[in-house]
Amino acid sequence: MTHVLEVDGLSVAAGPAARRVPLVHDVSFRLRAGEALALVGESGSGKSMTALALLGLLPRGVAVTAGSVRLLEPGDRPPLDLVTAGTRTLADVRGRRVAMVFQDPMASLNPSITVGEQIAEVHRRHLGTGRAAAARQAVDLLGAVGIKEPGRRAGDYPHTFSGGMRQRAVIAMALACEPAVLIADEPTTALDVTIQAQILDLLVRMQDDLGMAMLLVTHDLGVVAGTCHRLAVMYAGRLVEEGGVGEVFDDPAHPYTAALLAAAPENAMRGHKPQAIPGTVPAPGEPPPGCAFSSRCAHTRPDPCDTAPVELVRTGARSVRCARSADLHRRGGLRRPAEATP
Ligand SMILES: Nc1ncnc2c1ncn2[C@@H]1O[C@H](COP(=O)(O)OP(=O)(O)OP(=O)(O)O)[C@@H](O)[C@H]1O
Repeated sequence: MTHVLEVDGLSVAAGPAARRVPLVHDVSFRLRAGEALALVGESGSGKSMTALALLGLLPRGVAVTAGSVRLLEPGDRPPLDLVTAGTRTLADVRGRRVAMVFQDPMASLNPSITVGEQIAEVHRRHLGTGRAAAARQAVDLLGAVGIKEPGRRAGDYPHTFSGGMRQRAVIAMALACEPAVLIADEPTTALDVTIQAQILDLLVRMQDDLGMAMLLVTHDLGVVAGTCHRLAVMYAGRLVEEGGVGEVFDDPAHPYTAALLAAAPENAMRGHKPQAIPGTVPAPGEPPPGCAFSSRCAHTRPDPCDTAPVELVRTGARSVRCARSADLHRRGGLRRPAEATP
């Protein structure tokens, strides 16, 4: 499959140069056309900072300190590095080639402009579509994302839409220019469970229909199965495991991934008690000398876990950052603890 986005050695830090606090360290991954990659991890693990860094949308005082984000362009055009791209290039790329959907749809919608006009505006700005044609496109898009009576609803203001409908409208806006990449940061977290499932179904359908690459940022492993092909797990600003969703769920190679799976509420549905992970993610700027998960890990040993930084090791399509992974695998792997003790 063709790569559309290549992220290499991406690092993000907060604060002035003299007192820089690293938030994301040396993150690399690839997004391929038609493929969905989930970026998962507990709150504070650096998922949002990674996603925002891709499009130059980091908050004030936070910046990319190393790495590249290469967006591959169609035809013979050279790839664009979104880290070094200027503001005008980024403004052109955002919404046209790479679109983003956030947790709160109201953050993306202007309350004083009708929903149809906001979607049409994306078309006009990026593709130069005429006013009437852009208005028709907006109605078509609202229909495509499941808004009933799209012709009438296009003339309504965002506050007249329910939460789920607003998120559908934001997805319509994001897909208006058929981007190559969709970044969705916790797109269903603020919605009711039944609506969450509908929005995830919509994202998967649209991703498939348009052959887009999708990066889905979530703390909820329940949304990953059935939505994404690959999974990248972040802990304390670093990738600790990456692989196909089925392979990682069946045979997690990092104790943190195994702990996340055991903590997932879906475990309750299989008759297992979800097992909370003891402790918390270490605060940024205080990295221990060895593995950052060591103090919470059921499999830790002072040597090798606490002695030196642990590298991400790639074997085939899997990557893992655990000094004991080969050893643990030899002993039968990290079966999900809840399954080991029904
Ligand atoms: N504006 C900011 N300035 C400095 N540090 C920040 C800022 N925003 C977030 N952070 C810190 O960056 C780290 C990574 O945060 P990030 O939001 O990427 O985590 P996350 O995995 O997306 O978690 P969540 O799911 O809660 O958003 C956290 O320690 C957070 O406190």
